Order: sequence, then C-alpha cells, then structure tokens
Amino acid sequence: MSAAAVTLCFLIRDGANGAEVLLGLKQTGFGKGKIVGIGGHVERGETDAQAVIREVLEETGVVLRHEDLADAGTVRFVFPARPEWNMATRIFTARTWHGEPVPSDEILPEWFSVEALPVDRMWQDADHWLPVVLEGGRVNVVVTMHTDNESVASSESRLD
Ligand SMILES: Nc1[nH]c(=O)nc2c1ncn2[C@H]1C[C@H](O)[C@@H](COP(=O)(O)OP(=O)(O)OP(=O)(O)O)O1
Repeated sequence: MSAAAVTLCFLIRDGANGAEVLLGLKQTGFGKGKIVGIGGHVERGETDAQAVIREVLEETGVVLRHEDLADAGTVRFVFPARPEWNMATRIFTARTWHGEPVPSDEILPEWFSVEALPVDRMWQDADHWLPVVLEGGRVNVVVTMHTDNESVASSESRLD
C-alpha cells in the first residue's frame, strides 16, 4: 500500500537542565490534540528537505536553511485498519536555526526536556524511535499500529 510522503524536524537546543526538543500541540487535522513533531506532507516537486523547511516555517515561524538539517533516517507508519493514513516519514534534526518558535493555527510549539518526553500525550509509537533520533542516531523503522490506530502492534528496526 502506498504511503503519503511526510517529513518531521526535531529542533534540539541546550537547556539549563540538558537537551530540549521542540514539539507542539497539534490543533488541527491529523493527530489533533496530541503532542507531535513539527512537519507535514511533502508537496509535489519538493524534496524532503524543502518540505520540512517550509513546514517548520509555516507551523512555528522558525527559519531553517538546508545546512541546518541533519538527516536522521525514516519511520514508516502503517495503519492496517486505515491504509489511507499510511505515511513514509523522513526525519531530520536541527541544532541551528533563525528565529523563535511562535504558535500557528496548526501547532502550539513547546520545548520539552529530552529526558522527560511527554510520551503520554504523544503518538504511542514515539518512544520506539524518537529517543534514538534525539541522541543523534539514525533510524529506519517500520511502526505498525493495532486496529485501534493508536497502540503499537509492532515496531521493526531495519538497519541500514
Ligand atoms: N504514528 C505516528 N506517530 C508520530 O509520531 N507521528 C505520526 C504518526 N502518524 C503520522 N504522524 C505524523 C507525520 C506527519 O508529520 C503528520 C501528519 O501530517 P500533517 O500534520 O501535515 O497532516 P495534516 O492532515 O494535519 O495536514 P495537511 O498536510 O495540511 O493536510 O503526522
């Protein structure tokens, strides 16, 4: 089953008590009410990097350049009960950028300690792959959801 091409970028900064990551409360659309990564769909003709630069700007006002982005691999989200929700996600991290995050209609951005991610308010698969990304690793993961489209049926790491 084909999957929509999407991207996420995790901005990482040094806080007073260790590393912090920019996530946000999704206010509209897919994943509404959850704390999610910043990103969205890749539009026709865009590279993944171009798409994530656009999405981060639209959702938070933060300006990224290509040289700010580090490729952190891919996560494929598979929803067997809702195959139209399947997504092939390119993950980036960034440690440099311009501007400060501001809320948009879609996202209320918020910094979280990497050591205390709000996993209870995120997609349940987040702790299967996000800590690796935030430690600077690369992932190549396929997450398959149960028929409730919320809990994780399996999470398979494919080494590249
Ligand atoms: N199981 C999952 N765990 C997770 O952490 N993120 C997921 C996920 N399944 C999907 N996502 C993310 C990837 C993608 O960035 C996002 C959905 O893209 P969007 O926010 O762009 O969707 P929307 O439908 O709200 O917006 P439009 O693109 O404007 O239609 O959800």
